[in-house]
Formats: sequence, C-alpha cells, structure tokens
Amino acid sequence: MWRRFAHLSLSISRTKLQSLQDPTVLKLINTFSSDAGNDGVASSRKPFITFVLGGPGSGKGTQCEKIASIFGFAHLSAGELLREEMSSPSENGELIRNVIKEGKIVPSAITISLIKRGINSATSDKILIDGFPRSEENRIAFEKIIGVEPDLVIFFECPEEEMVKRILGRNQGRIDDNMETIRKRLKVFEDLNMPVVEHYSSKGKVHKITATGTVDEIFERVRQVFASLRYLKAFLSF
Ligand SMILES: Nc1ncnc2c1ncn2[C@@H]1O[C@H](COP(=O)(O)OP(=O)(O)OP(=O)(O)O)[C@@H](O)[C@H]1O
Ligand SMILES: Nc1ccn([C@H]2C[C@H](O)[C@@H](COP(=O)(O)O)O2)c(=O)n1
Ligand SMILES: [Mg+2]
Repeated sequence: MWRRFAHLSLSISRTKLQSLQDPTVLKLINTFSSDAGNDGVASSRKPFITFVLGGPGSGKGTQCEKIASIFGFAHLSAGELLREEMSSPSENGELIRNVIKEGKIVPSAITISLIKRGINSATSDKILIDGFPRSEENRIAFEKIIGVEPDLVIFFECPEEEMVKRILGRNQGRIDDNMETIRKRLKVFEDLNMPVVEHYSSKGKVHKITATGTVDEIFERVRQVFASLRYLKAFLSF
C-alpha cells in the first residue's frame, strides 16, 4: 500500500482547517482529495505527485530545479526523459526524434513507461513531473496506467513573445529550439495542453503562477505554494 503523503481526511477536521481562512491553504485542501492507489508504480509507497505545466520556454525546468533542491522533490522532466531515450540505442529513438523535431507529442505509452521508471527509482516520495501531461490523451493514459491523479498542478503562465525569446536564447543544442518548430510547439500547447490545464482547474488542483520577471521573482511565487504545503504538513503532523 502506498504511504499517503497527505491523507488529511483521516486525522483532522476539514472545518478546523477551513477556519484558517487562508486562500492558499483552502485551495490545497482540495488538492489533497485524490484517488485510490493501484499497482501502476511500485506498491510500497504512494508518491505525492505534482504536474508542472506551461508553454515551451515558460521556465518549467528552471523552476523545477529550484523546487527540487529547496523542497526535496525528485524532478522528472518528460522532455528530458524522451531526449535521453532518443539518444540511447532504443527501438523508439528514431520515432521520438521525428516527433520532437515536428513539435508534436510522443505516444503516451512511451512517455509514461519512462515516467513510471523514474517514479520507481526516485529517492523522494515527492515527485515533480515537468512537461506532462501534454494532452488529454497523455492525461487519461497516465491516470489509467499509473492509477492516480496529481495531488497538485503548477501552471506557469507566460506571454508567447517572452517564451520565444527565452527559447531562442537557450543555446542547449536542442533539435526543437528553432523558429519553425517553436511555432508548432506553441500551437500544440494551445490546442492540446491548455485543455489539460482547464480539466485540472475545474477540479481545483491548479496553481497558476505568473511566469514573468526574474527567475528569483518567479520562484518566490512558487515558494509560497510549496511553503503552504509544508505549513499544512506541520499543522497536521502527517
Ligand atoms: N525568468 C526568466 N527570465 C529569463 N530567462 C529565463 C527565465 N526562466 C528561465 N529562463 C531561461 O529561459 C530558457 C527556457 O527555460 P526552461 O528551459 O526552464 O523552460 P521550459 O519551460 O522547461 O521549456 P521547454 O518546455 O522548452 O523545456 C532557459 O534558457 C532558461 O535559462
Ligand atoms: N509529455 C510530453 C513531453 C514532451 N514531449 C516531447 C514534445 C516536446 O516538444 C518535447 C520537448 O519537451 P520539453 O522539454 O519542452 O518539455 O518532447 C512529448 O511528446 N510528450
Ligand atoms: Mg523544459
């Protein structure tokens, strides 16, 4: 059985928590109302899963590194896992390369098997999944295969021109960091990824972060969300 990171309903009164009247805490109460576990990942623990979403170049990877180092999360970047798979002698390497170059989305079965492996080998039971799910198809497949919903969703909102500027300045030799692919990725983001954000928003799981300003200014907004989690954790002694 997975160990619940935050199984609020067992030990505390919802009314008592709501009496705190802190909007962030109230939102977080809703995020902790998830789902029964199953055998999608190693069955000894139930990780606390955060999906980190945002357009291409919105700063997901940059902020995840900071969250991981300060709050002790394991960071799994779907794009990074796919790039590693693409560069290894994998049977899916060629397919992944073509899909990434076209700015499209790799079939869910491939991405989820890489994420599942990452969750099972993570040394923390708090997991950030960066850049996933990218589509409703990704989301539905994850919930079916892994058997859980995320506890929390962080969404970085950033204007397109800022995202383009950041990607063109990234200089990491990525095959999709060129104007032709960026245009396609932006369209895929609007058409396929935004419905995922809307789905989780309707379930009260999304924390929208304004992703403009310096890395530190943005992290201060992010930090407040995760600090509230810690606060909740201390308050509840779970
Ligand atoms: N607040 C910021 N201001 C300026 N540059 C930034 C900021 N945050 C990140 N960057 C830079 O912008 C580029 C894109 O950031 P990052 O790789 O974190 O975005 P991402 O959302 O993970 O993008 P992708 O979806 O393409 O992987 C990087 O070169 C990063 O150093
Ligand atoms: N769930 C995902 C995540 C990523 N990809 C592919 C397509 C993306 O354009 C590319 C790069 O991802 P990023 O590093 O920008 O997060 O990887 C995918 O198909 N499915
Ligand atoms: Mg990234």
